[in-house]
Amino acid sequence: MEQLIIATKNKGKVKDFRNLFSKYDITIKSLLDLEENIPDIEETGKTFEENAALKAETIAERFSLPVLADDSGLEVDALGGRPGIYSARFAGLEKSDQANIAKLLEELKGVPEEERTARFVCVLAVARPGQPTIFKRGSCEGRIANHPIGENGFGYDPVFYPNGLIKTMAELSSEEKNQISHRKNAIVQLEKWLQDL
Ligand SMILES: O=c1nc[nH]c2c1ncn2[C@H]1C[C@H](O)[C@@H](COP(=O)(O)OP(=O)(O)OP(=O)(O)O)O1
Ligand SMILES: [Mg+2]
Repeated sequence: MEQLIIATKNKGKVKDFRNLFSKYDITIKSLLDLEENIPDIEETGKTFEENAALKAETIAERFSLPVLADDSGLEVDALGGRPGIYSARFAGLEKSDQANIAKLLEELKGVPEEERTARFVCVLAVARPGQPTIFKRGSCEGRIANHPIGENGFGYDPVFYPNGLIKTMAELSSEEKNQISHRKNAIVQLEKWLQDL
């Protein structure tokens, strides 16, 4: 059984990854499982790829092990693609899901349903000491709700209706979310690499 470090401190992502990785013979460890306290890695990049690489490469160098990082966010068409890479910091640096959702709904006030199209984007970076970093991108298309519904998931899940569903992402079980999510659509592209790990 191989071990892979996931360079994240986001509990919601860790839950998704544990579920998504359960079919592979790989044990995963997040930064929350490590003994030492890893300082936050500043996301100074201008793209999901740059930020995912920053997180994966910083931790891979530190532990001399293969590391997976996830940089993800929500692109809303009526907002010209915002909040995008700034999704976690949309309402400020203290990173509150509730405040981010409130700001999003406020900015979309009065925007009709057919113009509330959006997508979740996930870029995965795999960094290995001495080897080039691999990138895979997945997305999930949908619409922004008028108010939050559902208790599951994290982040913007309560205000995101995946296309074709009448439930928000936060009304889905983790199994259901992980069949259609941006994270799942990125991870399937790593399948060949994961078998060789
Ligand atoms: O499946 C998802 N369901 C709902 N919301 C999501 C999802 N995936 C990303 N998101 C939102 C949350 C956060 O506002 C931003 C990610 O920001 P991002 O910097 O990649 O993650 P983070 O700072 O929470 O954790 P970390 O950098 O330690 O991995 O997009
Ligand atoms: Mg982050």
